[in-house]
Amino acid sequence: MNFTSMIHKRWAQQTQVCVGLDPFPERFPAGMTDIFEFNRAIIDATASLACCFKPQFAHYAAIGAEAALKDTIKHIKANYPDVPVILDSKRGDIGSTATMYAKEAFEQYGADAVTINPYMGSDTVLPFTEFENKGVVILCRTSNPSAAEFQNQLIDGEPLYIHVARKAQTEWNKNGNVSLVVGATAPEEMADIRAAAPDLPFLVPGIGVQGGDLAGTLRNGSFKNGNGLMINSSRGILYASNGPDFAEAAYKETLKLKDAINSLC
Ligand SMILES: O=c1ccn([C@@H]2O[C@H](COP(=O)(O)O)[C@@H](O)[C@H]2O)c(=O)[nH]1
Repeated sequence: MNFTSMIHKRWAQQTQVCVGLDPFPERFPAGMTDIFEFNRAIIDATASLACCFKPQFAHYAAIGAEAALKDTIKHIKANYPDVPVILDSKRGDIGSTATMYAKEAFEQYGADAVTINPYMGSDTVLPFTEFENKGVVILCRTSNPSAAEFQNQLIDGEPLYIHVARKAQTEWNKNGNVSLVVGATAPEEMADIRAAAPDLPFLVPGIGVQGGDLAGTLRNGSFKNGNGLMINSSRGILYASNGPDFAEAAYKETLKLKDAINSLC
């Protein structure tokens, strides 16, 4: 099944929560050092509540833990095959290298989708979208404090992120496999992006630690039927407790977010 169908199937299960898998070993419970062991406990505790999982590539690569990342994705595929995996690596490069990055995500790591940075232009995006069963999640309006510095600059009277949203909805979405990253810290911008890209799923980081606006996100980002979002929380779920009850605490935090989303949409 392709990524877009998988996400729609999870939405039909009343979940729009994306569980981020960003390991900080120094925040693991005392005595735990193994990244895969930590991730497995979190995944087993939260899979029933998750619309997708999102491991962030740098958190593994920075400490030479690529094998733990591969094992994590294999564990999800073997045990929770209905829950798609978005590899958050924000790749972007000239076409020939972009193809290698796409193969890295989809063939080496077995991800269902990958995040990419489109700001080098269309020829860096299309090598990813050619993988028609895979999802391509394109940075549009990010959640970080400096996001507006370039992304909100006006071109022909419209912010740069609107140009990205429009291309993503049309030219780049010939295979129906494109989604957008729109931060929960920018609910006003999100309304304009939804108008420019009415059919695209949004991956929404920025809830929790980054102080994003959940109600504004749901009001401005949802499809008319109340779906349309993959609302990410990483640290808020993973480190809800650093005691032996960390997995149970992650379950409770995920359920709390899922219920909060469902009560607002
Ligand atoms: O605009 C963006 C794009 C990606 N991210 C990533 O999402 C998570 C957020 O983690 P929290 O702990 O829930 O704040 C992290 O992996 C970022 O790299 C983002 O925050 N904003």
